[in-house]
Amino acid sequence: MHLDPPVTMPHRHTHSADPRRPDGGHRALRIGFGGPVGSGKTATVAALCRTLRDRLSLAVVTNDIYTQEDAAFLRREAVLPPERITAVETGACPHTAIRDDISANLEAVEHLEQTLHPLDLILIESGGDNLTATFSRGLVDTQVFVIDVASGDDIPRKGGPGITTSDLLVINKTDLAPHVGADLDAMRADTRRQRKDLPFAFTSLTAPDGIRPVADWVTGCLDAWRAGAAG
Ligand SMILES: Nc1nc2c(ncn2[C@@H]2O[C@H](COP(=O)(O)OP(=O)(O)OP(=O)(O)O)[C@@H](O)[C@H]2O)c(=O)[nH]1
Repeated sequence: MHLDPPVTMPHRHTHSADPRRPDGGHRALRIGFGGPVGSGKTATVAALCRTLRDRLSLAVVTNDIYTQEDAAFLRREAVLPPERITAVETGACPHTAIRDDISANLEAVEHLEQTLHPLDLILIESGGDNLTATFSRGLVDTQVFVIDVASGDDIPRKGGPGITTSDLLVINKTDLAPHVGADLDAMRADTRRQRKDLPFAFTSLTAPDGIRPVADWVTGCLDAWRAGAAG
């Protein structure tokens, strides 16, 4: 597993909102996780929580259309104490709630900030959507797009904003590549072509510590965020 290009610093860490809280403290870094249905967004968020929870103060917001299944899964797996996991039922296309009308998500994030202060990191998981779904920069500071090799090795070639402009692209389920005949070299070449110098990572969450490249990227983002917030 490696980050490609081998850097952990975010390339475009856009400080969309003032990191200072009204009380003079600093708010948590907000990271969005989007991508097609079943690509591994919840598994990625769960693995990040398990890896980072001992050294960071974390919270999660999940988005489902009609249910709270992702939040229920994270609570059942006890990746964080239940009060740190909030579900938003979008009731409509997932991208609406993360891009067009972000009010329910903003309310959830702000409630977590107030009740769990101080928080280092809030992970916001979108419902599964298509390749055009991206987060509003008014909701998240940086965003990760998760695709998987089993849904077709031509997905990076197809492009779309999640593939081309996300701050980190995760290409998950590499363990399934031999079973579905996915060509990882072709995916890597297409990804490089689409993303230029933006980072991406191949992951298998079934492997021990398979989340490592994403966890390293997240902590790099947090360091940059803190340096910016301190300035
Ligand atoms: N083999 C394999 N399976 C994985 C991997 N990551 C996730 N999965 C499985 O893929 C399925 C879907 O994963 P989720 O994390 O629920 O996917 P999601 O993107 O959150 O799905 P939605 O919320 O429905 O959009 C689950 O059965 C996971 O256990 C992986 O790296 N390898």
